[in-house]
Amino acid sequence: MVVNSTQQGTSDQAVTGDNWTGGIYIEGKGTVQTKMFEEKANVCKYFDAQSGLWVLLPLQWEMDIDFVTERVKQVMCALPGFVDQKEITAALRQCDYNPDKVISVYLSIFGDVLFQLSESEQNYRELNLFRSHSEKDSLIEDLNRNLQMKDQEAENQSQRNSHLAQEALYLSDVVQHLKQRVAELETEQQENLEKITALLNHRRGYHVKANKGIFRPASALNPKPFVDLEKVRQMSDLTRELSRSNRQLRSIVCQTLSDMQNQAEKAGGVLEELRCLYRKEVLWRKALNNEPLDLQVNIQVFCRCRRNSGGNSCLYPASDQELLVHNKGTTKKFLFDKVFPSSTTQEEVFDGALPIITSCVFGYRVCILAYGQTGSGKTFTVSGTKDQPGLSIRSVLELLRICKGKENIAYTLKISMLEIYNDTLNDLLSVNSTGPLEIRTQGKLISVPGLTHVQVDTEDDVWNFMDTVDKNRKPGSTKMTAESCALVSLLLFTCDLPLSSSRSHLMFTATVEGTDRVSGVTSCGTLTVCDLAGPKHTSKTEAKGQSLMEAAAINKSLTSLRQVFSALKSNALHVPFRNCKLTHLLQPCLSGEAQCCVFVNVNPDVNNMADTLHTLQFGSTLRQIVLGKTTQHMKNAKAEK
Ligand SMILES: Nc1ncnc2c1ncn2[C@@H]1O[C@H](COP(=O)(O)OP(=O)(O)OP(=O)(O)O)[C@@H](O)[C@H]1O
Repeated sequence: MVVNSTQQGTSDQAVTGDNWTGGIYIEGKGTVQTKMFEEKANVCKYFDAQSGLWVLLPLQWEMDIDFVTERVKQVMCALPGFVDQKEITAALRQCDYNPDKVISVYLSIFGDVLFQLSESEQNYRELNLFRSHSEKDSLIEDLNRNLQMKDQEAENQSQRNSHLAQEALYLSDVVQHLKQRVAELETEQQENLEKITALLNHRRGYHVKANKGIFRPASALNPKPFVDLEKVRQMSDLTRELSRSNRQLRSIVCQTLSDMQNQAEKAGGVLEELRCLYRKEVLWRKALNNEPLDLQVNIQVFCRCRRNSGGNSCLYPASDQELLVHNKGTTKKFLFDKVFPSSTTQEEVFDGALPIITSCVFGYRVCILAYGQTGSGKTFTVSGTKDQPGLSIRSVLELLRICKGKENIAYTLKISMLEIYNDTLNDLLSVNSTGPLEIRTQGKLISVPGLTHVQVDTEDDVWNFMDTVDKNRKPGSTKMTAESCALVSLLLFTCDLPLSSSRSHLMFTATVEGTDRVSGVTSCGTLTVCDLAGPKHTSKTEAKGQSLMEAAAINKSLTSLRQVFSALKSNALHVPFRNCKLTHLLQPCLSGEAQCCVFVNVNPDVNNMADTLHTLQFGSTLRQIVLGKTTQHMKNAKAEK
């Protein structure tokens, strides 16, 4: 590459405006003219003769320009430990081609470590780890600060609540007192009315006697009744006044009490929200601290007991990790990484899997499988219902929240969703489906060309895509479910009917790609959640024709999956991943580098005892499988060179 400049800024000054032009030789294009433009910041472009436009110079080309290399050398001279020229070039772009600015930015991020490392010791990966750890430290600090603030808010709120409670107590005393007073006044009023009646009677009697000539005219003989009447009138007015003000007082007290009740309810809601946020922060912090770094990992197996639909239960969770099965006077014990009893909520299940789910943000590949008999709650665990969403929807919403919360890294979150029906792949997010898809294998890379990956930016996006899934899923059911529902439950909206049975496996994938805004280092993690169809007893369902084919395809793929697990357990040289589409697609999740978690779903009803024992037996042996070293999937400047 040959570079010549007609006018070039010196390395000890920042570039200003359109004061630099030059030329560069590019294979296939010949010599192209380059020029620095003053936009928001200085941008290096070259003149593309074909389009007649000034086009942004790729980073790789830019590194060969004298103007840039001089500045790169200047940065390397000042920071001997910082030798990645591509990263320095990228940083110069960010800092307006001002080497001093780059030096001060890097010193503020890494401190003296850049002076301490000699050129030979420089290790790009270490640098990244150091950076990622410092970021995490600062994130943890932020989270700690957040937690403290939330603690403080919760403290304030509870103080406010106790004040409100005291005030309510005081006001109820006042109301009590006022009620007594009203009762006294009512008695007084009654007495006064009686007095009035007596006086009126007395007066009437006096006039009657006077008319009969027994007495002389009242005015001459006894003026007292008139004086008493006046007093009575005044008292009556007073009583009326008092009862009116009592009524007003009573309504004011009632209003105040109901206001206070509303406030207390609101305060309760806020407190609940704070508690929820607090719990999320704690879990997220835990996930950060537990971030797996190149570890040998076993498959984690969680056992979830379904809510019992009425029959006798044979399952007894003995502890967090132990499940007892009572069968005809005998008891069998099964061990898992976690046992979720029937009473567990969807949120608690999600919290249990959260550390695994969040590792995809750091570039790890993670996979969750739901395995169990028909009707044991796999779809409920993975997809849930509209009111009680399951793992997949909660995961996307949580990943969205985490991605939006990181300022130094630009994240994109994409989801895809496919159905494996009769050993064919159907794209569930495609608007205009073009028929079944195929799997392509290139070395270790397994992909499905043509599969729709949609970017998710908001919560609304998530719900909209779920509607598309809803429309694309194949309808129908086996005989066991004929009366239950026409549309089999989808990613989210399972029909709330007990006998709905899946006729296909569902595979949901979230891809999280993050690019460090300064270094340009990119991480790419994936979360795969698979809702496996339950094994079908073809004799029990009396399936025929199409249903029989579907049942056979499901049973065959589940047998292949069991064979894969069995080969992994015995460390066999050959693992038969390619026996069916399901295992072929799961190969990247089960062949090392990834973390895998299997949810073993069981129905506690004694009538399902045989199936339940079979599932538990199979699930508990999966814990012994070691998948290998988990690996972060990072692309860096060095690797691209
Ligand atoms: N923990 C639970 N709480 C409440 N309802 C549940 C629970 N687990 C399962 N259900 C209900 O039981 C029924 C069957 O569950 P689900 O469809 O999830 O089973 P499944 O294992 O996916 O079955 P299949 O293999 O046939 O697809 C559904 O109506 C679901 O809503």
